[in-house]
Amino acid sequence: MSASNAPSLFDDVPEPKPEEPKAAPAPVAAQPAPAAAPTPPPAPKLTGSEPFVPGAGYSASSIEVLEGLEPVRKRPGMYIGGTDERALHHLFAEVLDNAMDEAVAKHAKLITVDLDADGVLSVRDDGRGIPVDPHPKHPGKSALEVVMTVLHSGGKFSGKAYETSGGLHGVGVSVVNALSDLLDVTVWRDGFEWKQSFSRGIPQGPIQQIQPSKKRGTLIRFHPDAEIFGVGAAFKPARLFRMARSKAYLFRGVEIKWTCAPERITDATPASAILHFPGGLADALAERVGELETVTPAFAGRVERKGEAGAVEWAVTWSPIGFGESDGFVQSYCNTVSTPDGGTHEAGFRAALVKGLKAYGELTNEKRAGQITAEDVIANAGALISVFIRNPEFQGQTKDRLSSPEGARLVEQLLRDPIDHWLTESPKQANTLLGFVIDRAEDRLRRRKDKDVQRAAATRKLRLPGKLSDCSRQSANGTELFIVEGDSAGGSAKQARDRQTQAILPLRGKILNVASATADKLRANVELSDLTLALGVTPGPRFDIETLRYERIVIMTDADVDGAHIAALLITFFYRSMPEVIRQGRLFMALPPLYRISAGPLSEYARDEAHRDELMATVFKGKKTEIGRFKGLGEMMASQLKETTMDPKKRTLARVTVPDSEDDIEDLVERLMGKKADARFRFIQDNAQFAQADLDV
Ligand SMILES: Nc1ncnc2c1ncn2[C@@H]1O[C@H](COP(=O)(O)OP(=O)(O)OP(=O)(O)O)[C@@H](O)[C@H]1O
Ligand SMILES: [Mg+2]
Ligand SMILES: [Mg+2]
Repeated sequence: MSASNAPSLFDDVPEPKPEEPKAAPAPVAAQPAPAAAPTPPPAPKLTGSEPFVPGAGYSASSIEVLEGLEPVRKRPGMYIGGTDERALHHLFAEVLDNAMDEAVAKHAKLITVDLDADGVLSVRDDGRGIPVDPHPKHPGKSALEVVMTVLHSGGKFSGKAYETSGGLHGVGVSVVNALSDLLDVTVWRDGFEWKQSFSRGIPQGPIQQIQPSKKRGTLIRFHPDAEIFGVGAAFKPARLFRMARSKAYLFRGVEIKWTCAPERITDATPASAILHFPGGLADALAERVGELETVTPAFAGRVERKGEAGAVEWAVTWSPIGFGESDGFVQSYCNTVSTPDGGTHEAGFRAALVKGLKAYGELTNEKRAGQITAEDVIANAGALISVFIRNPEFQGQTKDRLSSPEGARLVEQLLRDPIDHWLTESPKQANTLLGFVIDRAEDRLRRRKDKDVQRAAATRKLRLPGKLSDCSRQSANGTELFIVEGDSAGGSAKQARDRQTQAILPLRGKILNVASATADKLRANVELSDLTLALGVTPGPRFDIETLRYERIVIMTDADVDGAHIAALLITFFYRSMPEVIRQGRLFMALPPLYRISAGPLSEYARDEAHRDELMATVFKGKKTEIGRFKGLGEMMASQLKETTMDPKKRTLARVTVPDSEDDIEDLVERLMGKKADARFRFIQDNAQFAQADLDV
């Protein structure tokens, strides 16, 4: 997890970027080097804005070597991650990091940060001061000028001048210099005050000895260049303040004095403050957590490695309801540099917590502790971790992520004992925490299971034929699939159905005569494969009634010869490839009426001729009747279809049953599928044996 999604009171959190227009690209060489400069490096050129000449030669002369600070101005993204507001504030981070390195090395105690009315930012420390003596390798230049104008120059490569530093590339302050239209450095050291000024990385004159002084330290005053950051881009006091404050939390040995011109402040940021936190990260976490209910009191501490450089400080607690806008957060730092994208130190911290809790689970015989993962431990945790290591390795100059493997090793190793002690010394608290984390793990496992079920349902749905109008009920209980002859009848059935429990599958045209088709042909038949897909079964020997997606299957065809033929083919198909469906009594035939008889307001439907005659002799006896004959299902209005054939409360279904002996079945299939179509028709009409009238609930 990274801190970047957890809003924080005290860290460098990106703020929405204001919609400010960027400055137009500078005209080429618009800034001639001032005449006063003794050794003026070439003015940085924005050659990228030169016109593109199609077909111009590409040769050795096309290959440029950028000199001095040119690459920084040309490609700021590589050094400060862009030119947006976050990048702008990164300038402050670089300068503050250097002052902080002096403090952590125990050479400085006080850092002052000031944003003046003109938007010029000053950072001063009372450390050793940047060396000002002539540099042995750069004749005629002071070390200070080298540091400010040469990339990869610095005192943090060897580990002699600094033990654990946030600086390591020798790039930071030179980048700030390159991207500032004004930068003044004042150094107090060797009994004097020294000063040198720069603009866009170019010295405005040699270093000057101003006056004798007993002070020590470095002051950097700078103003970001509008050519790079856009006109109107300005430091946000609130953001600077947060960054300064988080630094103070990270090192107890420093005091940061903050001042800001009141006219620059638009929110509750104080105009002045002394930032000094002897309680370190524990205090920072306490402030962040405030009144929130936590699972246990915070677990916090600091351990230093014996014999060699290396330390870790941490503070963590758990909140069942999350921390404001997020369930949890982890903010990590290496050598006081914020690492919003985490890295090895965060990984080590998570691993240490999981191992500690699992070990405690084993100790207390809590078997369920075995299933917890780092995710379960960290999801509802609010954690701050700060490590100090020698020669850290970061991703890029903005140092958003720590990549030294050392980070994980150090944290795991140094945290092992403190975690064990913390858990075992207060079992009540430890049990509460372990229980809380186990709950998270069980939640996670349950969610995964639910997801699997949903996924299975989704893939099943995916494989359903497109023309199936499925019912909404997920389980088979109480559901029916109507296999309907033709699209128009399918349309009426769709309107007439109960969406929750009744599904409609229209069949187009004739299905294959299954009695004589080969297995391959059966599989290739689209209508039949759609049918088996809809049913959710595999026909044949691997048929499993448990996977049948509906409780009942209802064949609904027209009451004519074609309809009878289709019904017979379907029944045969079921009988041949999934007889279990019939054996369990789950296959039915709908009995749509053939006639509608009415006399005035009175009307009745008749299934067949016999039924019609019966009704005429009883209900309609002596009445002047009107008799209509339905030519097909498609002719019926949806409401009629519902009332007569589909509505479970009113309809009659015929259950298809298996005759008593195998011989009978063969005979029946023969008769059903044989050549004589009218024999078949009559057979079905009579419902003899094979299809038995069966009142349905
Ligand atoms: N406030 C300061 N006090 C003392 N020395 C400083 C200060 N700021 C910079 N320096 C010196 O200048 C050098 C160059 O600083 P710069 O920020 O360019 O690089 P760095 O800090 O070494 O590495 P990084 O590029 O990671 O910041 C430092 O290594 C240090 O020797
Ligand atoms: Mg630096
Ligand atoms: Mg440098």
